[in-house]
Amino acid sequence: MSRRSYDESDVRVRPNRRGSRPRTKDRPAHEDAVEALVTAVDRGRYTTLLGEGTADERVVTAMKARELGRKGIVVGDRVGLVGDLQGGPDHLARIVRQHERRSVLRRTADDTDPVERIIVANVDQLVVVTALANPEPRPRMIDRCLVAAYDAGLEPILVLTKADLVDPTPLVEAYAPLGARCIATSTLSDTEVLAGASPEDVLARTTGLDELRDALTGQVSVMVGHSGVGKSTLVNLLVPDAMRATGHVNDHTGRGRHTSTSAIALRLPDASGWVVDTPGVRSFGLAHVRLDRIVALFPDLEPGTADCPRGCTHDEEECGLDAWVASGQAGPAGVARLDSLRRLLRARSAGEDT
Ligand SMILES: Nc1nc2c(ncn2[C@@H]2O[C@H](COP(=O)(O)OP(=O)(O)OP(=O)(O)O)[C@@H](O)[C@H]2O)c(=O)[nH]1
Ligand SMILES: [Zn+2]
Repeated sequence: MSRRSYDESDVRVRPNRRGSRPRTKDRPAHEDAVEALVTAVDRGRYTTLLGEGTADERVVTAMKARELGRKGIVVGDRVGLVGDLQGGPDHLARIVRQHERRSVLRRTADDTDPVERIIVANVDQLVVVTALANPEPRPRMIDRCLVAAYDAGLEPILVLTKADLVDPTPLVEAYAPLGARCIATSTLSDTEVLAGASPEDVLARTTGLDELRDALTGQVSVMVGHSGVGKSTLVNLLVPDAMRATGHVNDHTGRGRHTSTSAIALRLPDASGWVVDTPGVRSFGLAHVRLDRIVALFPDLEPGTADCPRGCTHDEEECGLDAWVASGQAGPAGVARLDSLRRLLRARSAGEDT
């Protein structure tokens, strides 16, 4: 069973039969709709930013107009608003239109789940946040995220946190041949902060942040990562106003207890881009990626399929990938990447005819 842990838009993976598609025709009655950006979704309430970058910019809460039916609206969507556009807590506008999306990041609960969730729309980059230790890196999860990024046409960035605990070099060397940008970061742990480190100490002891900031500038990026990898810590350093809850709960104020349950778009200082923070993602099901496309989403392995027999499943004895990896052409992580590919192919094909 798929668990609904947070607001994501659910869509059936299987193509709709004719006639069951939601109608998308724009309604002339809403020619006056004003464009806004959805920055958060919480139980049917949409936080939007209207007039982004103008003197008239304001946060407007909205609900979905009934005529949009089951059309999922997610963080990052550009929507048309009508009604009460004043903004503020007592005013509620209506979303009457969803503008065409330039990208969507999807996932399914597992590899056979027919319900795909759209995590976020209209982003350029997928930032995969992994700790070098505590918790241990999970290369197969990284590989899944990379497949999702390539499939969605997003630029992947691998952020390796807690570089103060473990040398990032082996992981950087493993992933650099794929063309994924790797950035190692380190900062003070909560314990050190509680022991009296000042914000200046934290910044002085933080590494990799400028490089990350640089990679995010001018882009819309979505950050995914397992709980505890230090994602909120990074978001708070990047967007000081964000106050994202980090692992530690302050006993006196209870601050840090409001763990995030849904994605939220945060603007980088000086309007230099957006980061979408997502709740800790434990799995990244890929039921929506076509089985025969998966190998193409492993760019370090794909050239090795040239010697495969016709119709090769890439999980059979005659597969050319074993020789390709053995010859070192897939780089130092080749063996692990091939193992990752094959596990993914098996997990996906297990669900093929369900
Ligand atoms: N040693 C070390 N600890 C870090 C670093 N970054 C974060 N931490 C610690 O790791 C723990 C988890 O950090 P969070 O930022 O809360 O992790 P998260 O990924 O947001 O996890 P959730 O809040 O559960 O989603 C905290 O105790 C942080 O202080 C780092 O660079 N080095
Ligand atoms: Zn093959």
